[in-house]
Amino acid sequence: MDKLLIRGGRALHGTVMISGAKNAALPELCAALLTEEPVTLHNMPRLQDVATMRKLLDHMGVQTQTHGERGGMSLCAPDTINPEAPYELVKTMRASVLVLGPLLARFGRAKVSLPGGCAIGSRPVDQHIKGLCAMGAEISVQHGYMVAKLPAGRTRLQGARIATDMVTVTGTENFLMAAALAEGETILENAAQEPEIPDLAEMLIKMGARIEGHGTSRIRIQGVEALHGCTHQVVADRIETGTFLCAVAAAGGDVVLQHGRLDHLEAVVEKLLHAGVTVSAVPEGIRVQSAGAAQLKAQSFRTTEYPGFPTDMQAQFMALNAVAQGTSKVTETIFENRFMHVNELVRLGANIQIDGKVSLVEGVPRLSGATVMATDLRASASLVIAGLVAEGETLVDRIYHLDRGYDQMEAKLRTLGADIERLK
Ligand SMILES: CC(=O)N[C@H]1[C@@H](OP(=O)(O)OP(=O)(O)OC[C@H]2O[C@@H](n3ccc(=O)[nH]c3=O)[C@H](O)[C@@H]2O)O[C@H](CO)[C@@H](O)[C@@H]1O
Ligand SMILES: C=C(OP(=O)(O)O)C(=O)O
Repeated sequence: MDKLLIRGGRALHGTVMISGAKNAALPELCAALLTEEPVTLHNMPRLQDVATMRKLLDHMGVQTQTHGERGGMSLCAPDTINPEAPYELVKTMRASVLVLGPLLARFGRAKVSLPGGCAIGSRPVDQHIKGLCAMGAEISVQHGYMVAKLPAGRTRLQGARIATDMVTVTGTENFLMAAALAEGETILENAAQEPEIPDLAEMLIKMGARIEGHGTSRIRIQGVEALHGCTHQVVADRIETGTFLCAVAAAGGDVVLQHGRLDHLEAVVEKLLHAGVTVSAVPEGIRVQSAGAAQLKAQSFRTTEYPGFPTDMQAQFMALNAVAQGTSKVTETIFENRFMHVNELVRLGANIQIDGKVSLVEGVPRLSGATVMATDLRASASLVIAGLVAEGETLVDRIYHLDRGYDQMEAKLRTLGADIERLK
């Protein structure tokens, strides 16, 4: 199992390229199921999750092809698709549930394994099922699978008004894709507003979908009979951007994040500015300058849906707080078990106490390197940030979690001057 060995204490300098967003690339790969015409995506990040999604689509009979250095992928989903997502592939990646909406919309049937629990929370998909049933689908759970079909005599989903009990990102994406090919109008109330949603909507519009209001909490979709192929560029990854911002803030240095989008990270940037980090827009993207964590003030924050502070940035910002001046309160409101990095940070010398949804972080002047275990994707990133500032050697084990969602993180950090290597 691969591990990362980090020798901490080096500031970061230079330029790093931000990759395409995992959470936009995954639904956009699934959107290719909506048409028999070829779809070409650019700026596809090199991630394990993208490879898993490709494997799943290949398994169904989608023809996929990569091309070029810059992350190009073409997909073609013929009418002969086998609309089935097996447990073996779904269990390693929850985003596989994103095939459900497009399969039902185009083929009128789907059999998709229930994803099951996840380290960060139970993450049910009841809202996905409820919304698609409101559009006329019949979905039953059999032997661990969601078995979905249209009622006899129907060939298309029906437009509906869907108001989810909570804001759900992949739920909104499933409904968007399903509604694009449904008969009549669908209105999504309480829709997610994360930048990956408008990016998917823009792609669907290029395919001929009629969508309004994406990027707001109310999205209106007029279904069309067929969609066509398109070419689309995956939006830059705001969470990778935020992770590098926190890494530079903590380790100190001066870095330009090429293609980084400040407008997608306002809640995180506001906290960094209050902490004392300099973050500015430059023609290439974002420039971040920091004197290092010891000069920064810890910041309290609470995770909420976009445009609030993203849960996917909680662990990385906590690593920064762990070595900044003062006490901070970090409240996680989205997932019930997303503090698993805390005990590992404590092994590095952090002073953090968990009380339910809240972690109290007392900044310490230094961390000391140790062997730590990555427990999930963003927890891994938080341990890497901690390793960059810790004295001595930090060994981060189980980095297959990191590889799920970061495009060559250690290579990018090395170009910025970090002493980090992958041990096989
Ligand atoms: C591939 C992808 O885009 N993943 C992101 C997506 O995950 P994902 O789309 O799975 O997260 P959701 O927005 O759906 O989850 C938000 C909350 O709603 C709950 N819920 C959700 C759906 C449902 O049917 N029932 C239910 O109870 C979840 O358990 C969670 O507590 O949004 C999360 C929240 O920003 C991010 O952390 C993930 O990185
Ligand atoms: C939780 C995440 O991803 P996923 O929904 O794919 O598990 C994440 O990107 O931090």
